[in-house]
Amino acid sequence: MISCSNILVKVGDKTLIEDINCDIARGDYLCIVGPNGSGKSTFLKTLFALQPVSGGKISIDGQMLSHYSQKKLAQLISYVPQTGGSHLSFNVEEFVRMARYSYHHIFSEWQSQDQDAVENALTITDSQPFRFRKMSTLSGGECQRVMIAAALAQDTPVLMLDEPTAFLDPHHQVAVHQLIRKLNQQLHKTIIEVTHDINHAAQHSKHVLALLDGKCLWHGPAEQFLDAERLQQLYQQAFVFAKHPHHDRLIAVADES
Ligand SMILES: Nc1ncnc2c1ncn2[C@@H]1O[C@H](COP(=O)(O)OP(=O)(O)OP(=O)(O)O)[C@@H](O)[C@H]1O
Repeated sequence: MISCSNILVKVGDKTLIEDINCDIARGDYLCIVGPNGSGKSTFLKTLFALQPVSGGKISIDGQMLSHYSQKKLAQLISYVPQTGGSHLSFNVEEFVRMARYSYHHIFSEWQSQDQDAVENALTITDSQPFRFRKMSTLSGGECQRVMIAAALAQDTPVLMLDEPTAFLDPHHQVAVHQLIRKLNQQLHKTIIEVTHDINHAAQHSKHVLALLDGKCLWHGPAEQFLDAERLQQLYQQAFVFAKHPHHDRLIAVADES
């Protein structure tokens, strides 16, 4: 569905992304991992043209990304940024309603399916209790849930999330992970998620793309990702491994000894 070849991103003299080749199939759940500053967010943003590329090709469904209108892209891809929203003076409901803009033109009326999408998104992300609060008054975790709600209300086949659980407590982390899995497994949405949670990536995604210094260190099936040498090379950090008590897959813990 999404195909990237030889992606290069330069800002001035600095190369942020180099020579990334990656195909993402419809219905895939890809986690992008790697150390701080390795280019994960930059690469994610190239996939929907928020970050211009200096070289290489990105196509979606066989059509060059540069040929998509902004509105068409908004019907195809929703994006949950790492941070943001907390400076906005809109209230939560107003913000989530805006996610429906790509289904409207200047004279079109708000439809019942628009309201249903907004209500569903607020409910599913546990954001109903603060729907009338200003975005600027929300906590980091509440704001993150509203950003996810807006992406859900946008109702696109592809969902791109940049560390969607970074500010969430354990209960809401699990809830968001379960929601993402449901969107992928039951609604067949294509998920691309940047995460530092390597166990979540290994256990719950389908493929992992590991970036190091703006390049692809490894891209493969999620169940093969957790490997001592690979993690050492990726994070300059030793890990210890154990089997998850509920299933056979490995979990990795950074070795602090
Ligand atoms: N516009 C820019 N100008 C110069 N450097 C930039 C620019 N945008 C990003 N960078 C740098 O590019 C590198 C990659 O940034 P990016 O945000 O993609 O990393 P990341 O892997 O998502 O990091 P983190 O895990 O810390 O969120 C970083 O060193 C960052 O400082």
